[in-house]
Amino acid sequence: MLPIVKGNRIKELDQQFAVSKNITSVDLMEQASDAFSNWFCSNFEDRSLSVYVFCGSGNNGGDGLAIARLLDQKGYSVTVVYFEDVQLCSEDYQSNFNRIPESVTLVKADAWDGEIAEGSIIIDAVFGVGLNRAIGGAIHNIIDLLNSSSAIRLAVDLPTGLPAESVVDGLAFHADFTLTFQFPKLSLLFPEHIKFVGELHLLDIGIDDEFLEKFQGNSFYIRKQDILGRHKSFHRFSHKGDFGRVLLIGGAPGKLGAVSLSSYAALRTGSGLVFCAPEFEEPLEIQFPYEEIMVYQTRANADLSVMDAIGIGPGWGNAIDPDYFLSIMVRFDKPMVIDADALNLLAQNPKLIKYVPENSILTPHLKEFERLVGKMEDHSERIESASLFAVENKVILVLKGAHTLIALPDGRRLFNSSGNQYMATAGSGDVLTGMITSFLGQGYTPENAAICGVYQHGLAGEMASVAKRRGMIASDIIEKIPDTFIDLGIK
Ligand SMILES: NC(=O)C1=CN([C@@H]2O[C@H](COP(=O)(O)OP(=O)(O)OC[C@H]3O[C@@H](n4cnc5c(N)ncnc54)[C@H](O)[C@@H]3O)[C@@H](O)[C@H]2O)[C@@H](O)CC1
Ligand SMILES: [K+]
Repeated sequence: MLPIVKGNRIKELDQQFAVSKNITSVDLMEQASDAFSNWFCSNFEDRSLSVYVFCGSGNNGGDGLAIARLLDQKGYSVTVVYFEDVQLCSEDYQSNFNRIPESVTLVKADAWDGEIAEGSIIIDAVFGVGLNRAIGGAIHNIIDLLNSSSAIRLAVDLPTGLPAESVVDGLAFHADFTLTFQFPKLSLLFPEHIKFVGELHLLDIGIDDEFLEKFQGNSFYIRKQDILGRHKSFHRFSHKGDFGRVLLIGGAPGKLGAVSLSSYAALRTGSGLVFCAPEFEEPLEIQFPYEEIMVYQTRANADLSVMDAIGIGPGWGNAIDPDYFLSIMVRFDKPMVIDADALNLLAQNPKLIKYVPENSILTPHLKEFERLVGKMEDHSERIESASLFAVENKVILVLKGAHTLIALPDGRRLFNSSGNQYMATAGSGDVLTGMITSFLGQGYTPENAAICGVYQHGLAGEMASVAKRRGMIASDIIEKIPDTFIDLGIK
C-alpha cells in the first residue's frame, strides 16, 4: 500500500532520494515538473491557451517556474507572476528562475495588472507542503482574485493554504484539479477540503514505493494494485459451501429495502448462500425482491454457528431490545459486520461495546460515528478518534465518506481511492455492508474483507456512474459488482 508520508518529512525524503539516485534536488524538481507538464499537455491539448503560473518563494514556486519553462517549450503562452525577490527564495527556485526563457512573461505580483484573459488556465505554485502559517497580505489578495476567476484552476502538489495534515485555517486556493507528487498528502483526503482540491491526481515522479516505505508512518492509500493479492481464488471443484453462508440481520416493517440491498449485494459479491433475518412477527411470510435470498429466524435459540459471517443493522429499526443484540453477539462470537441501527444501539448502550467480537467491522457514516463517540471539530480529529476507537476496542472501524477511512486495530489508517460523489445515494452503505459480509463469509481475514469491500464498492460505483451519473441508485452499484472482479483480474 502507498505510504502517505507526513509533510514535515518530505524535505528529508527528497534529499535522501536524490542522494540515493545520484541526482540533485533540482533534478528531482525537474522530474516533478515534467510529470506535471505531461499531464497538462494530455489534458489541455489546445496550445493557443494562455497559462498563468503563480510562484511562491519555496520549492513549490520552484516547481512552478520549471513548469512555466516546460509549457512554454510546448507552445503555450505563459505568464509567471512571482512574489519575492529572487535572492530571498530557495536555492532550487533560484536555479529555475535563472532558466526562465525570454518568451515567458515574468511579472512581479505588485506590478501585475490582475488581468487574466478569458479561457485561460491558472496554475497555483505559491505554497505546497512548506506552508507554515495562514495566508495573508498580497498573496491573500491574489488568491482571492484567482478564486473568483472563471479560468480553470490547477494546483501543484497542494492547493495553497492547505496545511499537509490539518484542516485549513483561513483562505485557500480553490483548485479544479490538484496534481500531487507521488502520494497524496493527508489533508487532500479530508471531506472539508473537497472544494479546494477538486479532482485529485497522483503524479509519479520516480520515487519507488520501497523508498517511500522508509518514511512511512501509520497512514496509507489503497490503490487498485493493492486489491488482487488480497483475494482468495476458487477452483472449478469449489462448491457453494466454499463461498460461504452469510446472514444479514435487519429490516423491520416498512424498512425492508436496506437489508434486501445488503443481501443482494452479498449474492453479487459471491456468497454461496445468503440468509436474511428481518424483524417481523411472521418473517417466513416475507417476500424478498430477489428470490435467491432465504429467510432465517434468529430469535430463541436459532443456531448462529452455522453461519460463516453475519452483517447486522440495515433497516433494523429503533425498537430492538439491546439484550437481543447482545445475545446475537455472544452466540455468534466471531467477527461480524455492524452497521446502521446496530451502531445506533451501540451508541445508546455503550456497555454493549465490550461484547462486540474482536476484529468485527463497524461501518458508520460520519453522523453514526459521532453518535458513537461524541461530536468532533473536524476530520483530522475524526481520524484520530476513529483510530483510537479501533485500537481500544480491537475492531476495524470503516468511516464512510469520500476517501473512506479503514482504521485497523493495530493503529494503521487506510484511505480509499475509489468512488465518487454519485455514490451519495440512499442504500449505498447497505450495499457496502453486504459486500464486506460476503468477503468475510468467503473466508477472508476481516482486514482483507474490509479493504476489498471498500475498494470494490467504490469501483462499482464509479463504473455504474459512467452511464447513470447523478441518476445512479444503490442497485445500480450492485449490478456492477461482478464487473469489478473482471476489471481487477479476480477469478
Ligand atoms: N517529493 C516531493 O514531494 C517533491 C516536492 N517538491 C516541491 O517542494 C514543495 C515543498 O517545498 P518547500 O519545502 O520549499 O515549501 P513551500 O514551497 O511550500 O513553501 C515554503 C516557503 O514559503 C514560506 N511560507 C510558508 N507559509 C507561508 C505563508 N503563509 N506566507 C508566506 N510565506 C510562507 C516558508 O517560509 C518557505 O520560505 C512541495 O510541495 C513540492 O511542490 C518538488 O520540487 C520535488 C519533489
Ligand atoms: K500549490
